[in-house]
Amino acid sequence: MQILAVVTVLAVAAWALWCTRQLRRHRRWLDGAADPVLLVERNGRIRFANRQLCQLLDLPAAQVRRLRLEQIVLPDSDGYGPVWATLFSRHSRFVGSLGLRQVRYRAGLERMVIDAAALPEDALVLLTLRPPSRQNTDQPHHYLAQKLLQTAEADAGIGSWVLQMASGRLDWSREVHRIFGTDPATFRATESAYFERVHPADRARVRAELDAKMALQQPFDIEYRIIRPDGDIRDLLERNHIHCLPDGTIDHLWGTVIDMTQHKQLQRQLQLAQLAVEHSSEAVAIADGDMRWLYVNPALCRIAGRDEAALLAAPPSFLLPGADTALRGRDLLSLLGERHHWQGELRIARRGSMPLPVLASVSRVQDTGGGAETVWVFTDISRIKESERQLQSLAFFDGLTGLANRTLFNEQLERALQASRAAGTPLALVFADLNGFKQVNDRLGHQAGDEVLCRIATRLSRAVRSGDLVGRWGGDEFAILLPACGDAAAQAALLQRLQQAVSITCPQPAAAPLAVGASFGVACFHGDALTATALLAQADQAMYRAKSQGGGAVWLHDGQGLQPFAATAGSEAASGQPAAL
Ligand SMILES: Nc1nc2c(ncn2[C@@H]2O[C@H](COP(=O)(O)OP(=O)(O)OP(=O)(O)O)[C@@H](O)[C@H]2O)c(=O)[nH]1
Repeated sequence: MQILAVVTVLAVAAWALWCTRQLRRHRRWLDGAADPVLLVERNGRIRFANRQLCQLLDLPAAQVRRLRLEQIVLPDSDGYGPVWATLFSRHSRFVGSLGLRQVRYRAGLERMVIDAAALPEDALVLLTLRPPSRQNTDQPHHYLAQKLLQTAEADAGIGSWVLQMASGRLDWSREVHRIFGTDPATFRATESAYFERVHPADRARVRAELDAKMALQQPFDIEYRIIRPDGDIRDLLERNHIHCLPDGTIDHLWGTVIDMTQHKQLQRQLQLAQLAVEHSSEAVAIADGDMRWLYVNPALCRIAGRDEAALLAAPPSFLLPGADTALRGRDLLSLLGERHHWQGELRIARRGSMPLPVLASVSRVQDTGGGAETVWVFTDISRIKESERQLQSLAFFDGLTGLANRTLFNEQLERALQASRAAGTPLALVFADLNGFKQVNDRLGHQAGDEVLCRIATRLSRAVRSGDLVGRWGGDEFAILLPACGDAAAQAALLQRLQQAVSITCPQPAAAPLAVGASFGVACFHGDALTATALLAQADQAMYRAKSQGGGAVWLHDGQGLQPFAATAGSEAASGQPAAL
């Protein structure tokens, strides 16, 4: 028995010695720590307080050791109880943060973050108290940090908050109060007060989202609206972080909140603007400073007959010069370097069809990054162009034969006379009046007469050289302008070709074919003072003289008088001396 008692005493002494050594080892290390540290037995008895903790409490180490943990870390009004014993005994190996706790120290009470680590071999718990976050003039660096945080929050428009799950206590930063429109001096933030401010239409969703996402214990974002006391509705984005105790229960939520109202309004405006551009019937494109396409809308894809990707990769050369501008897309860039806007006609090259005429409006804009972009709006003017073409055709061309009408012919004659005068080259004007045409109408009908007029028009156009002009003067009369009429042989050959062109026959049932020919009158301009009107009158006189001679005669007015033209010598009813132009 005695031996047993001695062995037991020795064992206890050895264990006590081992513990003391361990403690001494810890003590040296813990005194060197920057933060206040406690070594606590699992029943809450304090075994060791480091130098920083003694300074914080302003008590000698021996006196601190006589305290119990709950005398330093208080059960506070939020309902934290002295749960240490329970917590420590349940989790023999936990390491983690116990969150914010009320700590009594020499100047009063302070909330501090407490980290805990169980030391299983000693059955001790190591508690580290991290500095308070509230303004404390005794600790100027904390005060400064707090000030800095407030300034940063105000500058960024981001508020921060902490929600204690057990008590429902909610701490809002000044910026959160500003966002919610509440007065920090009078408004006491609680979970329920917060929910009262959430827009009723969003409340149930926010509650459900919070519950669902908190269960995942991952940071999460949530968007909702609030109604401020002045009735103003704001859009908020809230970022949530979850802090769990070592046993897995959620201790507190903390996070940030930002007023997104302005951002959302801007976003909505942008969406509307985008919708307008996307659904616009006008083709819209944006190019960078190097004329690379950054954006093309569906209308442009449609009219260009290419998809978006192909258009974005397309070189600016798919913009061709328009009818009234020699500029290509790229040329416009240098033009826009001098001014901010340009408007004019271009054509858009299209795959598999003719280029599309467009009215292009280009504006140079400065983006927020300092880069210069060009915004292009293209309006399809193909219908306008077609109408213009038709109007022009009606105004200048004969509707039946497609030849130049009298207006265009006169215009061209004036130009040709000017050129001829300037170059000192002769010019000839020929009038042709059909013979035997009336009987085509009378015998075969008006439509057959039309066909004859068209056939002769085509044949005359083929008979002349490029640069010559055939016009329909009216009824069955044609006018031919020969700006460079060449030598006598060339003139004779040309007149012969004209005679052949007008000589056609029209078969008729049970009767001999009807023959159509023409009488020709020719006038010549030799760079003299002769006007277009005078030249026309001379050709007319010559033509009437030829007509009066009958058959297919060709008469010339040489400026002095009338005489038969040389090429007709020996042909139909020529009389008098043949002459050249
Ligand atoms: N089918 C058709 N006939 C036309 C058109 N314009 C004029 N005419 C007809 O052309 C004929 C011209 O008459 P004329 O000059 O006497 O015809 P012609 O038979 O060649 O007689 P001469 O000139 O006297 O040799 C008239 O019958 C007009 O009605 C037209 O656009 N189409």
